[in-house]
Formats: sequence, structure tokens, C-alpha cells
Amino acid sequence: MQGKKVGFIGAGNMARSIISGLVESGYSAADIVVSNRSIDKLMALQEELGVNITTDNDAVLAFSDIIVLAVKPQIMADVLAQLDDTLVDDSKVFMSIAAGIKLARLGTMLPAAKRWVRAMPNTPSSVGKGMTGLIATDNVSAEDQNACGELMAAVGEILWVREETKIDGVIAAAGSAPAYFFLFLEAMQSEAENMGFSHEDARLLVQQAMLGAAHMVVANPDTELSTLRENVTSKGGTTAQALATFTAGELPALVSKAMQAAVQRAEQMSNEF
Ligand SMILES: NC(=O)C1=CN([C@@H]2O[C@H](COP(=O)(O)OP(=O)(O)OC[C@H]3O[C@@H](n4cnc5c(N)ncnc54)[C@H](O)[C@@H]3O)[C@@H](O)[C@H]2O)C=CC1
Ligand SMILES: O=C(O)[C@@H]1CCC=N1
Repeated sequence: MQGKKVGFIGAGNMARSIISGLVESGYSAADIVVSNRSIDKLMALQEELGVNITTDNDAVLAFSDIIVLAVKPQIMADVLAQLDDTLVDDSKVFMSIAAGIKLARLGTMLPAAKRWVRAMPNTPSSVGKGMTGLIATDNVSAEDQNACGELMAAVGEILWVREETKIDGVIAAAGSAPAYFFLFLEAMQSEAENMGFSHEDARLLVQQAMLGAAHMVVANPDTELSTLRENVTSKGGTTAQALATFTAGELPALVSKAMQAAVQRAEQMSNEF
């Protein structure tokens, strides 16, 4: 994978997360180029990470073996239509990270490009703890699939899926999921502040609890999550009271509903863009 030239079109939150994770993991910044419509985000990326920058998407196309399409789904069609398709050749692989745009639709947006990968990452990629689901068109060689997999594995865990509908499941379970946890932590921080802790102390309490819980989950792969929960829950104790409150509020059903809403939105987007 090292040595492949990787280009990013779009330098927003997700591209920045992947690029910073890649460079942190030791990937050569000289082999990375990033384009964006405006220059300010690019200047910051170049200063912090030493990557090549340009405002010309065709320059990314010309430079790169793997082109990561990291613009909003709404503008993907326009961005691809404006590329100089004479620069596309069979050696290049296009990897879209956009939610809700299927492989077949991507192929119609840039017909000259034949080899496509969809990746669904998440922002923890910026700290090497990303989770990315991937799927490729049949004509992407095993070598190129490996290269795309390694690219995303440099910033976290990867999971190849066989059916494209599963990419929407990846969005619901991992792509959007950091925001669910942030919302939960925000609510906890706010309540800890109501209990008299400073903003900073409240954050320390809740973030360390979450970090510890996450580490326990990862360190005990053979232990069911329900067992980890039960181990915290003393009979007649405080945790039991808190959990009963969540159950009364139908938290599990609410979580299912929220994840289904993410999937439905991805399906809607696939008809809109
Ligand atoms: N933010 C997230 O957690 C995740 C986002 N995604 C996907 O990643 C993609 C990007 O999302 P974000 O980074 O959150 O959005 P963003 O809005 O932060 O970034 C998009 C970037 O594209 C740039 N851009 C706009 N027009 C352009 C053009 N013509 N040429 C080059 N660059 C242009 C914008 O200036 C902006 O910097 C979306 O398709 C989204 O579905 C996927 C997984 C997770
Ligand atoms: O909210 C979104 O549409 C993107 C996809 C997954 C996370 N952010």
C-alpha cells in the first residue's frame, strides 16, 4: 500500500480525519494530495500534516492511483461531471465515502471510471480508531481491493461487505454512531454540571467512564455486553435504578428507531442524488 498515490477530493471533516490518521500511522505525506474548493482548509492541512494541496480536482485525478471522493452527496454528481475524464485510466480506483450514493449511480456520474469502491468510514479515523465498511465493484482486482482496505485499515478497523445494502447498515451502526455517543455524553455532562461539577470536571467524569467502558468491551471479546452490564449492576443498588429508568424510557427501542432512521435516510438519499 505504501507507495500508492492517494488523492482526496474534498477536505472536510471526514477527509481530514482519514488524512490525519494516515499521516499519524506513518503513511508518506508526499504520496497524498488533497483538493478543496476553498484554500483555507487546505493550508491548515498542509501546515499540520505536510500533504500536497491543490484547488484543482483534475490535479488530484492526474496524481493519484486511488482517488477518494469526500464531498457531500448533494454535489457529487457536479464534482464528477466537471472532472477531465481523459485523465481517467484503468489503473485508477475511485473510492467514494459519500453516504447514500450507490456504486451503479457513481458509475453513471463518471462513466470513464470503471473501478469503484464505496467506503463508509467514521470520524474516529482521525485518532486511528475508525470503523470502515467497504464494498467494491467486481472488476476491482484483489490487489486494488487490498490497497483500499489497507488505506482504511491504517486508520482503524475495516469490514468488507458483500451486499451493498449493508453499507447503509454500516452507516447506522458505525458511520453515524460517534454522534450518538457524543449526544449521550453531552446529556451526561450537562446533568453532572447540574449536580455541581464544573464543565471540565463533568467532562472528565463522563469521558473517562466511556473510555474505560470501551476499553473493557475491546479487552473482553468473549464476554457478552450484557454480562459486562450485569457486572456493574449490584442488586438493589444505584446502577439498577438508573438502568430501570432507561428501560422505562424504552431506550433499546429508541436506539433501533434511530438506527432505522439513519438507514431510511440513506435509502432516500440514494433516490435524491
Ligand atoms: N462526517 C462524517 O462523520 C462522515 C461523512 N461521510 C461522507 O463524507 C463526505 C464528506 O462529509 P464531511 O467531510 O462531513 O463534509 P464537509 O462538508 O466537512 O466536507 C466536504 C468538503 O468538500 C469541499 N468541496 C465542496 N465542493 C467542492 C469541489 N467542487 N471540489 C472539491 N472540494 C469541494 C468543501 O469545501 C468541504 O471542505 C460526505 O459524502 C459524507 O456522506 C461518511 C462517513 C462519515
Ligand atoms: O451524516 C451523514 O450523512 C454522514 C454519513 C455518516 C456520518 N456522517
